[in-house]
This record gives sequence, C-alpha cells and structure tokens, in this order.
Amino acid sequence: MKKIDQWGLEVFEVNQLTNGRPLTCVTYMILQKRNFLETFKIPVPTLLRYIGTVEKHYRKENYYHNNIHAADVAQSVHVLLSSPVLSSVFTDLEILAAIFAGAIHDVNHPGLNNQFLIQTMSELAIIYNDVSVLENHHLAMAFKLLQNDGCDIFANLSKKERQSLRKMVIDMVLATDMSKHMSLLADLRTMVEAHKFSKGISLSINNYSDRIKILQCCVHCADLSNPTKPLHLYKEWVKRVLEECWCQGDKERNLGLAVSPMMDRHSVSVEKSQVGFIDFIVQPLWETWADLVYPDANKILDALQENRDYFNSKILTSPSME
Ligand SMILES: COc1ccccc1COc1cc(C2=NN(C3CCCCCC3)C(=O)C2(C)C)ccc1OC
Ligand SMILES: [Zn+2]
Repeated sequence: MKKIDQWGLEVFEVNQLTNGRPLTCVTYMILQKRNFLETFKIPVPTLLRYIGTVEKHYRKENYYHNNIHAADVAQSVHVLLSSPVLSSVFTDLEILAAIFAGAIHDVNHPGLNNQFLIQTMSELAIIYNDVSVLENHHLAMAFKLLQNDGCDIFANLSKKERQSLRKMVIDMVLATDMSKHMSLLADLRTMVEAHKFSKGISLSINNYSDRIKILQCCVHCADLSNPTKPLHLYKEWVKRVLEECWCQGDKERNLGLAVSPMMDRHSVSVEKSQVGFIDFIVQPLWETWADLVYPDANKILDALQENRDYFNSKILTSPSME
C-alpha cells in the first residue's frame, strides 16, 4: 500500500491481500493519507461500514464492472488530483467528492450496458426512462446506502457542504456515461485551449462549470485508464472486459437481438478492438488531459503509446491483408 500514491497500483494483488475488499482498503488509505477523516470528521467505523456495504453491492460475478474496478478508479482519481499543476486548484470537498464518485461510480453494475437494458426494456430502463440508466442507478444506490444505520459518512459536514458534495458527485458520475464522451472531450479541449493563453503556471478556475468539467474529465479519465497502466495490468483488464462483453453478446444472441459488434466472441479481434479503442476513445481523451496538466501526465501518455504499439504489433496480418 506504499504505492497508494502511484500510477499502476497492483490492484489485483490488493484484492487478494484484502480477501476481496480492495475498495474498502484503498478508499480508507486514500482518505487517511489526505487527512480527510479528520478534516470532515468521518468516524473510521462509519467509513468502514459504509464503504464495506458499497463494496458488497458491487457484483463480484462481473468480470470487469466489479469492486476491483471501483478501487482502481478511486485510486486513479486520487493520483490524478495529486498532479502538481492541479495542486491548490481544488478544495478538499471537491477532492473528497471526486474520490467518492470514483469509488461508487459503478456500484451494483449488472454487467450489461445501457443499450442492452433499454433494448430489453429492463426494470432499470423503465425506472430511468432510458436516460443514463446505469449511471442514475449507481448514484441512487450509493446515496441510498448512506441512509443505512451508521453509514452516513457525511453526517458531520455542514448542510451546504453536503448539498455541494451531492451535486458534484451526481455531475461526475452522470458524466461517466459513454454517450457523453464526445461532448465532454470537446468541452475539455475548449478549456485547455483557453487556458493555454492565460498567464501563470497553475490553473486558476473560478466558476463551477469549468471546475466540475475538469473533475468530470478526471473521473472519466480514471474510468478509461486501463490502457495507460503497466501492460500486465492492462492485459488483465482486457481479458475481463471482453469476457463481460462476450457474456452480454451471448445474451443478445440467445434473445435474438443483434449482437453488438464488439460483443461477439466469434468475430471480434481482441488486438484490433484495443487499437481502435485507444485510437478513437482513450488517446484523444488522455492527450487532452495531458495538455491540461502538462507535463505531469507525460509518462502516462508514453505508457499508453507503448501499450498501443504492443497490441498493434499483435494484429495478425494475413498475406492477403498486406
Ligand atoms: C470499443 O472497445 C471495446 C468494446 C468491447 C470490448 C472491448 C473494447 C475495448 O476495450 C475496452 C473497452 C472498455 C469500454 N468500452 N466502452 C464502450 C464500448 C462501446 C463502444 C464505444 C465506447 C466505449 C465502455 O463502456 C467500456 C468503458 C466498458 C473498457 C476497457 C477496455 O479494455 C480494457
Ligand atoms: Zn467504470
């Protein structure tokens, strides 16, 4: 756990060492490290009870969207917000909100995506009227669990702080809906361009919409950080996400639904899907984030390039393809 502040934490080892409670362990370590238990008067028993309950509500049977992914995202948010360029930009409350958002952002994920839930008119799609179905569910579940006996970790925050934290967490988790990816990225690019011309080294952002935009991108980057991690971790995440997507593809096939292109175990090229995912989704996002916090994310960008080159070199090119 000495590596709690480093990019590339061995989160699968943490899962083993903690008997399947990496989220509880990582969240406790981060809040302790940041002295947030004192700052926000969060009693340790209350934190362990709440985050332990949240961890239990992540579905362990999911290969990908489980408590290990949540621990990974929360810890990645913690590291990203420790970026020197961002030091003294965000308040402790904003940082607490972002780490909390990372920890709860996929709680009770069913291992199926929004499109599937909508197409099959699932109960969740009916409840949330087909709008950011999963993201609304994760948020509702996380805030509902806060009301369990002895679980209100925010009990000692002022009313104003609780309201502000709740709004920021809602805005951050709703922004993890992949259908929002392109507009979020466009807004971040606009902001980075605008700040390129502003004087001064560290960012100074004084309006809520810019501040929350950066926090939304921070959690989104952490959610899409698998390809930026050491290759052995990235490969484990690839195995897991494909297994989970292929399970959905199998369900789609059995229901006579069109199988989403990347979810068909009989047709997808693992290597091509990774190169495409990096080129069209991950690289553009991380390049923009790296611009914002230049030069703090350069090593992350280099790792992303190396991992892309690895998968690209594995794409089997048959002679006819050359
Ligand atoms: C389009 O990529 C894929 C499709 C199916 C299997 C694998 C891939 C590539 O590898 C990853 C993908 C994701 C995700 N991709 N997407 C969506 C999928 C729909 C298409 C466009 C938007 C992105 C997600 O929502 C998550 C975050 C789960 C996360 C980790 C991955 O690798 C470690
Ligand atoms: Zn996620």
